[in-house]
Amino acid sequence: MSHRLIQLCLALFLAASVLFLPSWLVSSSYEIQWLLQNLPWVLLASAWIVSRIYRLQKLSFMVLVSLASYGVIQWKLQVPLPQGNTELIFWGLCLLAPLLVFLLDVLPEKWIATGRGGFAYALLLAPVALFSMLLSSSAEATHRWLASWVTVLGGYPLPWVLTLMMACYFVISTLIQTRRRDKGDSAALLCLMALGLTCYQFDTPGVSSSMFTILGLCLLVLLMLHSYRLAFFDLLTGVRNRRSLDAVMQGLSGRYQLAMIDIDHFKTFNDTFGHDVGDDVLRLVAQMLTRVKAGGTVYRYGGEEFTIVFRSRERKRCLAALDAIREEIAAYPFYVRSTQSAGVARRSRSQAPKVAPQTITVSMGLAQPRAEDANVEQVVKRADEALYQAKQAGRNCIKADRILNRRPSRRRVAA
Ligand SMILES: Nc1nc2c(ncn2[C@@H]2O[C@H](COP(=O)(O)OP(=O)(O)OP(=O)(O)O)[C@@H](O)[C@H]2O)c(=O)[nH]1
Repeated sequence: MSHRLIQLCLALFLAASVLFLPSWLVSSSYEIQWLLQNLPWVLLASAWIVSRIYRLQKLSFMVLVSLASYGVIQWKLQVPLPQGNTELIFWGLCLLAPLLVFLLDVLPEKWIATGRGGFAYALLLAPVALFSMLLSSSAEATHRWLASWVTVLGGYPLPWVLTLMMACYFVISTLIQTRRRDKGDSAALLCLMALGLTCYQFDTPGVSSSMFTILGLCLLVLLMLHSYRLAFFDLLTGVRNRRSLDAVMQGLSGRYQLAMIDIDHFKTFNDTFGHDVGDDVLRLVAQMLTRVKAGGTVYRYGGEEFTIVFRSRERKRCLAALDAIREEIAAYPFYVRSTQSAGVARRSRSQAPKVAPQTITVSMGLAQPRAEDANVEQVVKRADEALYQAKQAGRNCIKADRILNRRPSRRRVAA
């Protein structure tokens, strides 16, 4: 199941739970009500601690906004809205909390991560402090000004204000992320949904405990997905890593083919254009390899070497799939900006003139298990030997190990 699909399921689960969880909560026993009222603290605090451990600054601040919002709802908004400042606080929460989540979402992570998060604290605390100052101000004029805002906002039905606001946030953050070529994360969407649904259904008893409990659970699931990616995927190329390959190899038996792939003269790329260009080449090759047919799965074996595992015994099909991808890589014109060349002064990439397109080629070695193989490592060794032959044969080609039709004799095995 892809990560995007899991994130979509979490968003749908959060949205759907507003329909059944609050009513179930109200009709359940006192103990369950007490548990669900306190669960958001535990879940959101856990999400905050884990996001700090992983240094996910944006997420940790979004969790803080959610925690603070839940605190405001529990401590300040458990009385009828027309009483005292309650309506003002309610509108402050409805407008400020989603705005803060939106700002955290669209600002670059490094702005938030630098200065030990001082910027983010200022960003979060300034509007909240200003709003609290205005609320606690004894000046008659301030109160009248705030009250006039409530009258203006109260004149519009809350669902419309919230829907409009959320739609604006969603469109702007999607546009910004598309411009930055950043896939974004669903944490902001989940926080916005939980805050929006809570404000939207505010007069439904139990809505805040239900929404913030589900939000805490969803954020913890997102963090688990993140740790899974860290453990099993290569950060540079985005394909599965060696740990993932080792785990798969333990379960491999019988019908499979294993290919080792190595980029030709990769050191020359690094030496001529610099390490950054080398990294770009690795990313490009990895992404092109993922298009391999015949059901192959790509892993970064290490350095500039990749492995593809085919769960198939049909050698011809695997060879054809590998050859197609080898040709595709060789035909792809790789443009290097001159600023990326070693020793050239740094300019912005867009301003830099292009140098002639470079050709990248790969060599491949394919092997399949034999009856006498004691373990998968022997198949890897033969694929490596075949790869070595491909290098010897002038690179940019595929070599495969010999297929032995002979089965080991029972007598020899018994001996
Ligand atoms: N940019 C970059 N370079 C890496 C990375 N990992 C390994 N390398 C470099 O990959 C190069 C591997 O070079 P060699 O093993 O000599 O092989 P080659 O130049 O590809 O030559 P042939 O394999 O014989 O065609 C070394 O220069 C390593 O520093 C990485 O993650 N990024």
